[in-house]
Amino acid sequence: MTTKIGVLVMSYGTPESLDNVEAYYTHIRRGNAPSAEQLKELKDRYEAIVGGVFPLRENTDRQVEALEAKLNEDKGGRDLEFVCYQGLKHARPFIEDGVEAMAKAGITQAVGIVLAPHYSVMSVGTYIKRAQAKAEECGVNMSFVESYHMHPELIDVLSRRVTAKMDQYVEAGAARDEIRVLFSAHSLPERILAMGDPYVDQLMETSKAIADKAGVASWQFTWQSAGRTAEPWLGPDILDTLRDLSKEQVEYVLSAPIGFVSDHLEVLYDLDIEATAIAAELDMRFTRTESLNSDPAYMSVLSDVVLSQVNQMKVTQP
Ligand SMILES: CC1=C(CCC(=O)O)c2cc3nc(cc4[nH]c(cc5[nH]c(cc1n2)c(C)c5CCC(=O)O)c(CCC(=O)O)c4C)C(CCC(=O)O)=C3C
Ligand SMILES: [Fe+2]
Repeated sequence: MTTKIGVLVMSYGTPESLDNVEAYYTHIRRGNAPSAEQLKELKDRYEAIVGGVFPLRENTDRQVEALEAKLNEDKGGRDLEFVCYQGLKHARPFIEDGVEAMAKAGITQAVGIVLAPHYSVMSVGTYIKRAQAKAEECGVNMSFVESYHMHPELIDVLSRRVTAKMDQYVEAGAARDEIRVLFSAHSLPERILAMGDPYVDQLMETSKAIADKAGVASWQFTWQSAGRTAEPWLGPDILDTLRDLSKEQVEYVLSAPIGFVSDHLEVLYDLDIEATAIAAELDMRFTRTESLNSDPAYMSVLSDVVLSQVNQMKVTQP
């Protein structure tokens, strides 16, 4: 009999509709409702990027569907069937809903993976903690992929993304070595540094590997999308970095948001609208690498790391 392996594919989650932004924001804030002003500010940002469907919802749906197909193609001759379930951090279906759905379908063995390549206790760590707790409650034996930030195929596809945009700048008249590549990721509170968190090191490793592979002469790492809270967040922020680069007379800026895998608010608003406007004010050229979304190369990375995890599990036949 074919053994079913559940795959919990976890992602941040996005509101279901504009009316749902308040509930979503309240969930992110651990049950504390935002002020009217904070809510309006977030709604305005979503309104600027949402054309009917929230892009992250569509992208996550496609990624999960494509990964399931890829896993069943890559499993080889083994008598396994992979069934993917979505588990979202701040929206329905929540992480716990995904685990419960697997258990209800009779699945007892599962792998969890987050649609974010870099590990932090404050990001991937909390996804895993919630999934693990629910899995124990439901009697599902689960193991997790923690990070895949140096997977060779990931470095490859991201390097190709960087090269493609550098080529466009060169065609537009830039000298290749004067293009400044800005790798970025979601900022986190500075206190992760004192916790020995691997997030920063992993991001630097990915950035360096891509820069080497793509032959980038001039690059730096910067943070983006810091939360609006009282505590200090990791910096420098990309908007400040752009102001500094303008003083250095840098003319061509290529943003490579390697901490994200989908088009969503942080990319479509924070980079495409906000950073783009600042760069225009500063009279600099600004563009960004395309997001991975459901690119087959990204699906191949995910499939490979999930299959490696399965190989380490003791898969019991029913
Ligand atoms: C590390 C990290 C990632 C990357 C890894 C991963 O993907 O997990 C990420 C991704 C995302 N963050 C997102 C949205 C938001 N994040 C917020 C707030 C926060 N993010 C945090 C961290 C991260 N966030 C943190 C520590 C906070 C403070 C509150 C808290 O301690 O939890 C807020 C509140 C308002 C604001 O501060 O802007 C929003 C709306 C969306 C969805 C976009 C869409 O819907 O299109 C995505 C993919
Ligand atoms: Fe966030």
